[in-house]
Amino acid sequence: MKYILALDQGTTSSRSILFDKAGKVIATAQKEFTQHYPQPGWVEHDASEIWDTQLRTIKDVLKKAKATSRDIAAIGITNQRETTVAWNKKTGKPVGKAIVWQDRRTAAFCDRLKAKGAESMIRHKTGLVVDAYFSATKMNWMLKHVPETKELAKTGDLAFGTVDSWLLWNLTEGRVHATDVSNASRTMLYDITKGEWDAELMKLFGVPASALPEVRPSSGIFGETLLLGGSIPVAGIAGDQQAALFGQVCTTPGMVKNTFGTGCFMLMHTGTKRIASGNNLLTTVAWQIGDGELEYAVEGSVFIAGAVVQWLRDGLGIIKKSSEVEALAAQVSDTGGVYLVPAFAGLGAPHWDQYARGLMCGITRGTTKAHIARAALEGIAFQVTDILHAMQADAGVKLRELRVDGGASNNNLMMQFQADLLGVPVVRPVVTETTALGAAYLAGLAVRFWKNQAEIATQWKTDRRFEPTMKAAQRKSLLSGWNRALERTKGA
Ligand SMILES: Nc1ncnc2c1ncn2[C@@H]1O[C@H](COP(=O)(O)OP(=O)(O)O)[C@@H](O)[C@H]1O
Ligand SMILES: O=P(O)(O)OC[C@H](O)CO
Repeated sequence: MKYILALDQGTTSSRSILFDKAGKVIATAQKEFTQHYPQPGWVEHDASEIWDTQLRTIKDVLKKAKATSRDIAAIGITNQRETTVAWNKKTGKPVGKAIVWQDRRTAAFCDRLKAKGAESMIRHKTGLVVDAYFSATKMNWMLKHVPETKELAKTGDLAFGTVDSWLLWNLTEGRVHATDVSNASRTMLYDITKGEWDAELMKLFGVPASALPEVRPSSGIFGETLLLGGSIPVAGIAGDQQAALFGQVCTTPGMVKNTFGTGCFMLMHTGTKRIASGNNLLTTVAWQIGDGELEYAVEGSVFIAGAVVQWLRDGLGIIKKSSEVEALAAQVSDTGGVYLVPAFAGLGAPHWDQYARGLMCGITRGTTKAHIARAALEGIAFQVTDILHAMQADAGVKLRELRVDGGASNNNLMMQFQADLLGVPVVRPVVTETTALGAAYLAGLAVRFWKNQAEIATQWKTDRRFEPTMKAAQRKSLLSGWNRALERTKGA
C-alpha cells in the first residue's frame, strides 16, 4: 500500500491530503463551507455540510491521484478543536447547528462560573481557563436551548462530539462513537491527569455520560470505513494543533511550534509531565501513542492572526489577495508608530479578555495603507511574542528555536520580524502541511506504515531559517509601544 489519507477538517474548509512513505504530499483536495453568524459573537457550522464537503474532498483526492481503497493503508483525522456537534444516535442526523470554537455566546455563563468560584477546580482537572472557547459550555447551551437535545438525552439517544468524532461516526456509518485524548482535553469535561471523563464536571455542565464518545489513544485503530470501495482502517485522530506539533516532530520535551493560520497556536511539548502554567497558558493533552502514557503540551492560543489579513482584504479592501500583504508592507521600512491590535474576538492567551476589542493607534497624516499592512503583520508577531514570553517563564528556559507552519508562515517579512522580536531563530520546514502530516503519521504508526517515531523524525527538513538581527534597544521600544496599545483594548 502506497499512501496514508489525512482528513484535515478546519474552521473554514475541509481538506484531504494523500501522503507517501517519504512524507511527501501526493495530492490535495479542498472545499470551503458556509460560516453562519446568526447574531453578533455567534459562529455556527452545519455539521451535515462539514461531512458532505469532507467526503467530497476524499473522493476528489483519490481521483486526482488515481488511487483506490487498495492504495490506502490507513486514514488519519485532524480537526478544528472545541467546535461541538450534537446528533441523534438513531437517525445519525445533527440536532441544531454545531457551535464553533470562536462562538462567544456562553461568555456570561463563564462569568457566572468564575463568580461561583469553580475556576480553580476546572483549571486543576482540565488544564484549561474558564472561557467560552471550550466545548462544555457549548453543550450546556444546547441542552438548555435546543429542546430536541434534552429529549434525546433522556432516552440515551443523544450524541455529543467534537468534529473528529462526527467524522468518525459518519465514516463508520454509525458503528463507532469515539474521540481521542487530545480532542477530549479541549472539552472541559476531561480530567487530563487521570485520563477520563470527570463526573463532577459532567454534573456542573449537565452533560450526561451516555452522550459522550469513548476516549481512545490518538494512534490506534478506531474502526474501519467501507465507504470507499474496500475496508480502510481509521487509525489516527488528533486535534489540529496537537497534530501540527506531531507533524513538526516536536516530540521531545521543550520543543515548540507555532501555527500561523486564521489564529495562532503555539504549543510546547512537555513529555509525560503535566506542567501547570503560572502565566495563563493552557495545559493540554498532546497525544497518546497506542497504550503508551499520555503526553502533554503547554499551549498559547491567539484567536486572530491571519484573519487580520483577511480583514485588510475583505473589510478594508486594501489588498486583493492575502499574499499581497507582504509586498504592500515592504513598501515601508517601519509602521511610522502605528500599532494594530486585532482583538476582534476578545483576547486569548495570555490575557483572556472576553470583552476586549480591536484597536489601531499612532495614526498621523502621513500614515498610508502600507503602514497599516505592516502594523497588521507586526500585530500578529507581537501576540506570538507575548505567548512565547509566557511559555519561557513557565518552562524556566530560553527557547532555542521556534518551528513555524500554517498559511501565513509563508510571509518572509513577517517571519523575519518575528525572529527579530523574539530574539530566537524562526525555522520553517519544507512541508508546511504539518497538521495533516501529523494526523498521517499518527495513523501510519498504528498500522506500521512507518516503523517508529525515529523513522518519521528523519523526514523533517528545513526550508528556511530566519536569524534575529534586531538590536535589543529597538526590540524593547517596540514592545513597550505594543504594551501601551494592548492596555487600551482591554475590556472595551
Ligand atoms: N502571505 C501571507 N501573509 C500573511 N497572511 C497570510 C498569507 N497567506 C495567507 N495568509 C493568511 O493565512 C490564513 C490561512 O492559513 P491556513 O493555515 O490555511 O489557515 P486555517 O487552517 O486556520 O484556515 C488566512 O487567514 C490568510 O489571510
Ligand atoms: O481550524 P483552524 O486551523 O483555524 O484551528 C482551530 C483550532 O483548532 C481552534 O482551537
